Amino acid sequence: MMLESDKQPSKVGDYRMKVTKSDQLVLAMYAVATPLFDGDPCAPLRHQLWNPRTAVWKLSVDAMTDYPHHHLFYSLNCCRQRASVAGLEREEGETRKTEQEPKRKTMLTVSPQTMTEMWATMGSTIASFMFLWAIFRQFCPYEVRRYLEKYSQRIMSFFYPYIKISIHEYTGGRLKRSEAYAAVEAYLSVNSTKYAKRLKAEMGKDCSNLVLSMDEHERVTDEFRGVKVWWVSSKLVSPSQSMYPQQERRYYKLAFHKNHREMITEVYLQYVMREGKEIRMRNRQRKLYTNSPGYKWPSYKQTMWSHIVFEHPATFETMALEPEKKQEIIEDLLTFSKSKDFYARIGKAWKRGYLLYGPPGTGKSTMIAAMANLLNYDVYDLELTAVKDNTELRKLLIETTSKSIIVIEDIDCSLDLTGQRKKKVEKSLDDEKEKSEKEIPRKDLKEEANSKVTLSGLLNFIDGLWSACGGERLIVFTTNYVEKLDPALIRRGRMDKHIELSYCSFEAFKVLAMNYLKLKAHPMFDTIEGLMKETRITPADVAENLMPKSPLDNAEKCLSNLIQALEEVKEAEAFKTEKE
Ligand SMILES: Nc1ncnc2c1ncn2[C@@H]1O[C@H](COP(=O)(O)OP(=O)(O)OP(=O)(O)O)[C@@H](O)[C@H]1O
Repeated sequence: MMLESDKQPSKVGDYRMKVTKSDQLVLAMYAVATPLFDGDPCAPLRHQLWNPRTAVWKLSVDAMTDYPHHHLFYSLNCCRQRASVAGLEREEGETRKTEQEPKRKTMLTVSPQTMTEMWATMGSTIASFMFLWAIFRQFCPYEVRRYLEKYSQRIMSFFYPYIKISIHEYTGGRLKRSEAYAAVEAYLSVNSTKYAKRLKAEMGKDCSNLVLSMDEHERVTDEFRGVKVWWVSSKLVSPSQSMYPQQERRYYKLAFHKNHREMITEVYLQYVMREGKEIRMRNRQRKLYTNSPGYKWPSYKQTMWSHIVFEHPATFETMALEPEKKQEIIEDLLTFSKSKDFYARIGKAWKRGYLLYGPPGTGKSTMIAAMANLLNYDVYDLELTAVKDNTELRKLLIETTSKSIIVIEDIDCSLDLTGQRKKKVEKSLDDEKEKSEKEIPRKDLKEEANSKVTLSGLLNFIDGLWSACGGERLIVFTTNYVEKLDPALIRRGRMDKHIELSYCSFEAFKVLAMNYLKLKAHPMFDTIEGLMKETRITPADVAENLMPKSPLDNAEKCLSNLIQALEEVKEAEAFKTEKE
């Protein structure tokens, strides 16, 4: 330590020291730990005052003395701390009236030695604390420790002004990943890429880009309506036991000041959940589920659906359909997807039934893909013939998620929906009984009779109580023979919108010509239009003819192929009418 001797504050009066932040604790400790006593060389220092707002220490000196600077040495050494005290300055205006000394400035500089001492002290203090803590943990009985911890936490929480909320990845066993955790993860993935210093990168689900998220033990600050909150990502590692490997339990911790408790718990958390879910929905890889009959893995989580990534490229833009009809369907779908509040208000489950009917190859399946792509929904392709009974059908329904389309294709072929099935099976039972009871065991036939979904089971599936679980779902039936279906099945309210997909019109052809040949107009279009008015051809057939079959095939070749196909259909129709 060095003191500039010509600037010693050796006069009676009030002195002011500006102290750096790291010295504040040092001097505060000294002030408390060193009482003045008679004969103390520091006695002339009557008191020391600390003003935290101005970071200024006041030293009051009672008598003429040379001691103040010694006192400073003494105090700083006592505390073994660094004190870079700048501008020990005699305070203007507070000079004792008895003294008329000129103003003087004293500079005190401290050598790096003190810094080393400070670190050494801090190190040894921490080491001692850790040692004591380890002893405490090892020898203190668990009950006492728990008791102490409980009360120490209560005392701490009394003084500690921050509230913490943990959101764990798995709750209630490890069966299902917490939705809340996933939503927070998604929400923070956007925030953390901007602010976090340690990020982890994972390949996105579609393998096209890297997804960045907060690394473990990283902290990000978020601000909501002017209130600051802190998110920390952490994990608990439970030790491995003989049979089970080491388990990691990840969680997010949210910290905020207790003054904002209501706003954070009631508004902010809901906002995070909503945003997170939306981000997940945007980023998710959509799936095509199916209830394949043999899918019965003996896993702890047995799902009735198996899935693959849904990557159908169909959109309403590429669909060959009259523009007005197309627009009407798009608007209907979009209105449905935005009507959550409306459905809640009228007390109706948030779902809508579509019946797509028309001859084969008119684009029913294509339209389902276009619907899924428009609304960003998953698709559940339900194979009714693989469903054992109504109970299984209900289980399948419960396992479907929100924002999905449940499709039953060719519903007329899936089961007898005219109510005949039961009678038929019963009849066959009687016949078989008459023939030979031994030939076919009765039990098997009974099983056959009970192993199918009934019309009432299907009606329940569409609009029974269970169908309201989950919300935001489309149920789509397709059929080639609408007249075969039971009217109860397709009445409005069950199948809200009936869409007929029919033979290719000239308008629809123009969409296909644009898709396949990039042609808006062509001299051959007139011939095609004329033929299309006279005959019927499905969009699938038109599409097939417009498809180039070799690298040499140009637009003219494809269009003439189509004209030829149309003429052939026309001839066949004429021949058929003649025959009739
Ligand atoms: N309206 C259409 N717009 C665009 N392409 C279509 C259309 N209709 C049919 N296609 C084309 O024809 C093919 C068959 O269509 P799709 O499978 O959708 O018909 P479908 O009506 O479902 O037939 P099915 O009743 O036999 O299941 C599709 O791959 C598609 O390329």
